[in-house]
Amino acid sequence: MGVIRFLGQHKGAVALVVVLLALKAVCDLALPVFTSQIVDVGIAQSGVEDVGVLEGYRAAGVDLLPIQMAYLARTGLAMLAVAAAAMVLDVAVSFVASRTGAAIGRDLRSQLFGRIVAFSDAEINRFSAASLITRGTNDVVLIQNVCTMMLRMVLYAPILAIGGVVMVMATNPQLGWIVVVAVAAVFAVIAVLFRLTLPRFKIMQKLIDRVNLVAREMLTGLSVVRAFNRDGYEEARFDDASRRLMRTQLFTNRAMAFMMPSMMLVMNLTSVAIVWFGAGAVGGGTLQTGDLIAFITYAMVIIMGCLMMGMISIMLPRADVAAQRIREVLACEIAVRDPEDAAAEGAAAKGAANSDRQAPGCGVPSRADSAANGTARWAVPPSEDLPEHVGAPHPDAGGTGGARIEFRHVSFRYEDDTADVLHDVSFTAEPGQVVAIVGSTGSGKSTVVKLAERFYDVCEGAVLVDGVDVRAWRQADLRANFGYVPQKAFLFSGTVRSNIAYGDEAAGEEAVRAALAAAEALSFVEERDEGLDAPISQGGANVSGGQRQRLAMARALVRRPRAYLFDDSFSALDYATDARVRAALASYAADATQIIVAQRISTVLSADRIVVLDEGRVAGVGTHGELMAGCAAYREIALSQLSEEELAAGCASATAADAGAAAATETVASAEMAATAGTGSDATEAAAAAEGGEGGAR
Ligand SMILES: Nc1ncnc2c1ncn2[C@@H]1O[C@H](COP(=O)(O)OP(=O)(O)OP(=O)(O)O)[C@@H](O)[C@H]1O
Repeated sequence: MGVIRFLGQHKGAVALVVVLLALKAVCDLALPVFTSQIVDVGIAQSGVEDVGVLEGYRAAGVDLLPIQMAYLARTGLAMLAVAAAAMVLDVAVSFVASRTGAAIGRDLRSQLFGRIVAFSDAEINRFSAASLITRGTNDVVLIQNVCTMMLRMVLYAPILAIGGVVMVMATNPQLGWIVVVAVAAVFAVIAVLFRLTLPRFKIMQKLIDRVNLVAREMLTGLSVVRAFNRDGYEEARFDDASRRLMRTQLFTNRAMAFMMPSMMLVMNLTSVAIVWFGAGAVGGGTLQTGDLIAFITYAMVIIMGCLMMGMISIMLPRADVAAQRIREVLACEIAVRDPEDAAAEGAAAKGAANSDRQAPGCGVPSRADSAANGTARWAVPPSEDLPEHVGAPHPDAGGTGGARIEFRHVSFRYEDDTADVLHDVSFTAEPGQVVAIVGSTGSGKSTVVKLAERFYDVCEGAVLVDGVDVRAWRQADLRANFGYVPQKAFLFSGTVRSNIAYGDEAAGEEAVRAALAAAEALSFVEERDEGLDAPISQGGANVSGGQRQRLAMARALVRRPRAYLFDDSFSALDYATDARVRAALASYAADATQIIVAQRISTVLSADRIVVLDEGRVAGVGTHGELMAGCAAYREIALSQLSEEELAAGCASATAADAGAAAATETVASAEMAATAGTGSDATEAAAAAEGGEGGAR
């Protein structure tokens, strides 16, 4: 049983609970003995009369009342002490059980979170975010509660039941058959309930998943729901999911509601039977009244023990479904993994984040090896030799230049897809180059960027960074080289500062401002009263799409990585801002490699190299001029956006773009510096001038 395995990880607590419960059982089973003595000796005085001692006392002129009262007081106090001890033990058991249950919940949550964080996009898609949330919350709470109950009840029930049977046999074995019949009736009721409710309990978790999924989808797309007046439809969809859950819960709750009355009936019938058959024994002098009362109590104890076991046996399968769902996540094979020896070579990979300009022995991947097999190993450098800004070099920071990113005959298909979305894609982005990827929607541009980041593994061919197959890198070290700006910019709840520092925790105020300035985000941040401490709500919902995109860019820029991956990041910007940001990048990220996925031809005109994708195949690679002359697919895209004249001008200016960009760059650089110094108006003017300088390339 999965749940029991979780308890197995807390053997100390389980052992302690067993000891405490055994002591509590002794106390609980001792109480009826006291009751019996009080009735037989203290009240009925039958024990005394039986042996004829009473006459003896009377003949001796001894008043028995004080003796009786003293006996009652002594026994009553002893009974109170035992009851108090049982209560203390009960509190202690509850405390240890709750602590253990909470610890199990905490461990499961942290294991789940650790696992989910390591998931690639493929695993997230396979489980769905809603289901992962249910598993991490609802399922964990269910297991936590069942573990607590198991500690409190499951261990206690057998101790109590066995103790009860022993006491029943010691009291009056002749009436034992009544208890046997009662226990059989209890198990019959439980078996019927088990059969009825178990299948429903099993689907309950899936129905909760469904409710979460619909609610999540509706809340995420609330504006679309409203814009298309689909409130009614969504309400009906949610209502359907919610009603199905409610129906299942009602069924199980109704079935369970039968349990207590049925048990009470069994208990009361048992009491009646014991009194009925026991009365004869009392009359016949073979059973004392107190023993009869004790017998009834022990019979109830046994039935309660069986009832507890029955309840747990109904709850356990449901918790087991939850445990199974959690195990599925924990045991899920992660498609994108670090190489086997990554732990040992972690430091090496860190060093490998620095390019081939490093001295030998500083984690430089062996070019010879990598060229030979595409999955090279690299030398292990002593970790103290690593520069502080690993994977994020910049000339100002004593960096080591851009990364070399190569796609070598890459083919790829998403899980469950029947066809490849990329076919035999090959191109190289040399250190310091700007490589643009253009193509129609769905041609595979974003997929290229995701493969470079190794969010997925290629199906054929290889993606190499610095000549090393990305599958041979430790993922963290590989990604330390990249500044990634996703297509859908996402910000975390916090402040502007916390979001930018997400890219580099060590970044100081100046670095944050410089990154914001380069991403053309400083001016609107400074317009806010709180400046860098302006609040950002979850997902960046309280800033505009363009502002969100620029903040996401600044987050990538502040890392000062060796390569930037802009996944369609410029299309959310207006033309002027687009031009200014690219001009700023020319200075800010001079040595870094840039891969820019773009929809707008104007964004890519001055790129060193443009890769044209057409239905997942490379239709051409070259500069704007070369592609206009020799790539029909590119010409088609270009002509759909710009006129022949604009393109001709663009073609001419693209060759001269370097000069223009350089001029723009200088101006933007001064804009950046001015912005950093806090002179917003200077920055704006300078940036406007920069835009003019860049204009020719558009
Ligand atoms: N997670 C996924 N699972 C399955 N198929 C996917 C997934 N993501 C993308 N695809 C498919 O892969 C193909 C390429 O998608 P991709 O996002 O790379 O295109 P794109 O060129 O970036 O498109 P766009 O310009 O519209 O952003 C598309 O046909 C898309 O339907």
